[in-house]
Order: sequence, then structure tokens, then C-alpha cells
Amino acid sequence: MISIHQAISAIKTTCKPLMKEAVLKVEKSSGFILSQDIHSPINMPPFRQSAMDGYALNVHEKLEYYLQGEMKAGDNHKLYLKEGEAVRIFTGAPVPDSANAVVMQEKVKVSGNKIVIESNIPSEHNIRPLGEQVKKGEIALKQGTKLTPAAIGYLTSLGITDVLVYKQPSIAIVTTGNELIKAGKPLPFGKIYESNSVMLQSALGNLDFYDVTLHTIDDNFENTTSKLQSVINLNDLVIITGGISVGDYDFVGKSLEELKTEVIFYKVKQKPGKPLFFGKKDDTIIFALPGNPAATLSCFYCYVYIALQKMMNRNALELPKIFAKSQSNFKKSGDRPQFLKAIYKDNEVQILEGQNSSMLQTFALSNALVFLPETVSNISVNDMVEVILLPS
Ligand SMILES: Nc1nc2c(c(=O)[nH]1)N[C@H]1C(S)=C(S)[C@@H](COP(=O)(O)OP(=O)(O)OC[C@H]3O[C@@H](n4cnc5c(N)ncnc54)[C@H](O)[C@@H]3O)O[C@H]1N2
Ligand code: MOO
Repeated sequence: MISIHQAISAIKTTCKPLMKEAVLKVEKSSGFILSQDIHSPINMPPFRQSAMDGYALNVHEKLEYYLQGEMKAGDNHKLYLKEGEAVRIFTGAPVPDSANAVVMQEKVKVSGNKIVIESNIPSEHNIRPLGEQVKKGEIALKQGTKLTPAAIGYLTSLGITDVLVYKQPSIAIVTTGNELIKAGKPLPFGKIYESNSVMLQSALGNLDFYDVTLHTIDDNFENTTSKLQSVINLNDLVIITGGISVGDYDFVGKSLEELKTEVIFYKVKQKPGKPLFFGKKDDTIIFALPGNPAATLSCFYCYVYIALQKMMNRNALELPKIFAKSQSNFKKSGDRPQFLKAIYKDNEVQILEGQNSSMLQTFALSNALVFLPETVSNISVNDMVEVILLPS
């Protein structure tokens, strides 16, 4: 049995950035990371653009101007203004080359084809210069940029339809157990509703990982071995839940051994999640998470999360940790370091009742895990404790 620290180091050393690229439609690229710089194919804005509804002027010393027609957004006719002439213009319309300022209509008195402005206005006032945001050929977004809604909007405004991104890992979630029934069906005696797969899929979606397939296996050695072989062949990351302990019907360890999986570690001194398995076969990373649902999720955040960040070549590999004042007393039984379901708010943290690894009810209320090291056996109110903040 290894320590939490050793387990985390082993994951960090074993997992490598995937660095595989994929071309995606911009509108499907949310959350992905650009694998190359993107150069702008156009100037943005593509022409000198009016920022206001008003009048474009060929400026002279006087405050009076004579009107020469109209330019609205989308118009593309050419207009030539002599000094002292103005054109009615609207926001987003091209400003004629011969105009050198736009005055907003609130600052103008109109009588017939003559306008009078309140005071002289500076050159290029209210005109968005050609290429103000980005010039044709310049880097629009750099490699490594995460594609947020704003980034997707920006690229689309440049006319870009496809982007090269780092491919996300293809992930298989495999649940094991004869007792598992899909929610929505009647529940016979002795069975339980299968929840780990949807829980992990949702945790992955929260972190923007969507290339996920779900698989189920009954407690049978041959079925376990053949299913694991096929998901390992087809995926970058395999997350198995259950069947990794020492019971007669826990076949995951035996099947992984049969498949000659490299065992990097098995069993971590921690609660929950002691029988955690981490291994590798060819380039596929394999986690077998203990099946108790709260142990599954706790191990996902403390270990699988790190593998995912490393595969995506991100800098921050672990979830954020802070110290906060405990609002609760807690007594640890045994000597394993413990991850405790908790609610963090305003520098204080409440450790919840119901820490059993089978209990998701308390996890559903939690936004944090309090980490209790091996050397600490009691927490008292007002003690400072280490808190791992969970993704919201
Ligand atoms: N003799 C020992 N027994 C156990 C030990 C041990 O050290 N010696 N460790 C215990 C610990 S700690 C854990 S955690 C569990 C882990 O066991 P498995 O990973 O083999 O998980 P299962 O036995 O398959 O399931 C445990 C529990 O979780 C429920 N489960 C499983 N999968 C799902 C799912 N997809 N959705 C919802 N619930 C699930 C399952 O029904 C069991 O109740 O081993 C202890 N035993
Ligand atoms: O590790 Mo188990 O999750 O303590 O029940």
C-alpha cells in the first residue's frame, strides 16, 4: 500500500500530454485548447466603421456642414465628401475615406440639408479604425488558448469556420457488478441502481471532456477480460468502477493481470478509496476506482483529475487547495488519511455527517473535501484544515 503523495507522483510521471490534434468546427469547439496559433484572414473591422448613429464629416473649421446622402450598415457604395460636407451615417456602416470624424446625432442640429454641430470634434472621433482589433495576417489567438464562448464568437467574426485543437482523450467508463440495474426500471430485491457511470460522465462533462463511452460488465472473468481488452484497445483512458477489491467476484484485478497490464500501483493508504488501482497498457491509462460511489467520486477528483489535466498538457494538475477554519468537530477512526465531504463558504468549512464511502447523499451537498492527514486524528471547531475545492 502506497501513500497518497506517492500515488499522485506516480500519476504525474506516468501520464503524458496526448498532443494529438483534431480539426473541429468552431461551433463544436467549446472548451478545447488551440493546438496552433490562428492568424486572422481579414482585418477586423474590415473597413473604417462608424461607432455611432450620426453624421460623418469631412472636418473644417466651421460648425456648419452640408449633407450629401446616407450610409447605413451593409451599404457599400462610395461617397466623396469635400471639406465642410457630411453624410448621414449609422452604427456599423463604412465611413467614406474622405470623412475623418463621426459626430453622434444627439450633438447635431439639423435643418433641411444643413447640420450644425455643437463644437469641433477631434480627427477620427467615433471611427473604428480598419484592423483595430486584429490586422490581416496577425495572430488572432495563440496556441494554448481555451476556446470560450467569447473566443468562439471572435473567431467566427473573423470568418473562421474550422480550428485545430488538441484532441481530448477518448474515455471509456466501465461499471461492473451483477447487482446493477439501470435507473428507470423496477428495482428487484438485491439489486441497486447503477449510478457511478452517469456520475463520472457528468463530472467529466463538467471539466469539458465529452469523448466518453459507457460500458457495463457482469461479474464474470471472461466477460470482464474481453470487455476490458476492447476498451483498452480503443481508448486513451479507461475508468473502471467496482470489482477491484478482494472478493471472489471481484474480477477486474485478475482480468487486468490476464491482459498483462502494467500495474503502477494498487491500494493507497487513504479513506475512502483504499483499493484504488492505477496502471497502463501500451498508451492507455487505466484507473480502477473502488465501487462505493463516494469512493469512486473522491478518487476521480483526487487522482483521475490529475491524469486528465496532464493528458491535456495543462499547468495546474491538481484541484485548488486552501486552508479554512473548521466549523465542525471530527474524530478519525484508524490511521488512514481521510478525504471528508464538506461545505466550504467564506473561509470556513463544515464537515458533514455521513462520511461512509457508500453515501452520495452528503457528497451531493458538498462543494469541497477536507483533507485529514495521517498524523491528525481529531479536528476541533476553529482548527485550520486543508480544503480541496471541487469544481462547481
Ligand atoms: N475483505 C475486504 N473487503 C473489502 C475491502 C478490503 O480491504 N477487504 N475494502 C473495502 C473497500 S474500502 C471498498 S471501497 C470496497 C471496494 O470494492 P470494489 O471496488 O470491489 O467494489 P464493489 O465490491 O464492486 O462495490 C462496492 C459497493 O459499491 C456498489 N457499486 C459498485 N458499482 C456501482 C455502481 N456503478 N453504481 C452504484 N453503486 C455501485 C456496490 O454495489 C457495492 O455496494 O471493497 C470493500 N471490501
Ligand atoms: O475505500 Mo472504501 O472506499 O473506504 O469504502
